Amino acid sequence: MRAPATSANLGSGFDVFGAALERPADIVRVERAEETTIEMSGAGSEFIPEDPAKNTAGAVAEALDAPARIKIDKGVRPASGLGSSAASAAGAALALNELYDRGLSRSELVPIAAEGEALVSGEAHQDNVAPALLGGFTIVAEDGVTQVDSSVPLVVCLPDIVVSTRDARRVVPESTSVENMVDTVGRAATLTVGMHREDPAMVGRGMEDNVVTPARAKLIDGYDAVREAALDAGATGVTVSGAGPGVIAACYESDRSEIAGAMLDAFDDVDVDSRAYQTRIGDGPTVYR
Ligand SMILES: Nc1ncnc2c1ncn2[C@@H]1O[C@H](COP(=O)(O)OP(=O)(O)OP(=O)(O)O)[C@@H](O)[C@H]1O
Ligand SMILES: N[C@@H](CCO)C(=O)O
Repeated sequence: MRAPATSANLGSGFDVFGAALERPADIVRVERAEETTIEMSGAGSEFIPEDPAKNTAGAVAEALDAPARIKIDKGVRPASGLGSSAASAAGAALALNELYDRGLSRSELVPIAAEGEALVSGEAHQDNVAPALLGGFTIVAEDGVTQVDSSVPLVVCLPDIVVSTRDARRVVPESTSVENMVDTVGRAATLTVGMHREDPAMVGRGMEDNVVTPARAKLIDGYDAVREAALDAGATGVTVSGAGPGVIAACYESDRSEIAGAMLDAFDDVDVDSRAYQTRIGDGPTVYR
């Protein structure tokens, strides 16, 4: 099972919007077992507990009552803002659903995969697991999840800084002005139509946000300079990916490589190592048998 990285929020859609990324991804393998065991390898795996009670894939095995030997090769570093915890949870949910013939649809697996998010961040938010399972652009609302296929080009730059979702949720303001609310609704609507039309300019305009992103940007050394550099290189919009520290830019494909270079250089200027993924909005998990 290949389960994609995802980017939640996209600026104006805090806890609502999410997008599957074409790359990077986790590889999740499962075999039936008497009790669940987990083996981790790959990017940042040394920081991820193999105890099933502390691993998002273990929480999913428990929720599905599907004990298994689970092996996860991380393509998505933890505490990245790229839905690392969600990729393993979504991959495990789909793989275990097949292994045990549970017959649940990908949509029905979204709340089950969110049990893994509850384990690591304290809240079962679905804005990473929904796109990780369904692919494309997703809107998580009280009454369900809406999915739209899209393939807007993106650059995601991941600095060598750790920001945990739990910590980044603490800095979110508890209230805001009506002015900010009106601005956010306008941008969220623009972004949604932009995804449907696959219009990078509209998606970029909709990625701004005056409420959550400014508070979180302070946790990321060099954020303002990286954002400016990406915009100067042609990005149509830039924001914090998920809870950070990843920074995501929407763009036209022809500008992607220059934007990636500009973001890497800007982090380098403040002595922060980083890596850039030239990617796009992609599909959900791929199942290998
Ligand atoms: N299978 C797993 N994969 C990744 N992280 C895991 C896993 N199981 C438990 N964790 C823990 O979850 C935390 C990482 O999750 P967190 O939500 O902070 O980051 P993220 O998923 O990369 O970010 P975001 O949700 O903002 O996109 C780490 O503390 C890590 O040890
Ligand atoms: N919406 C969540 C996503 C992070 O997992 C947040 O920004 O806290």
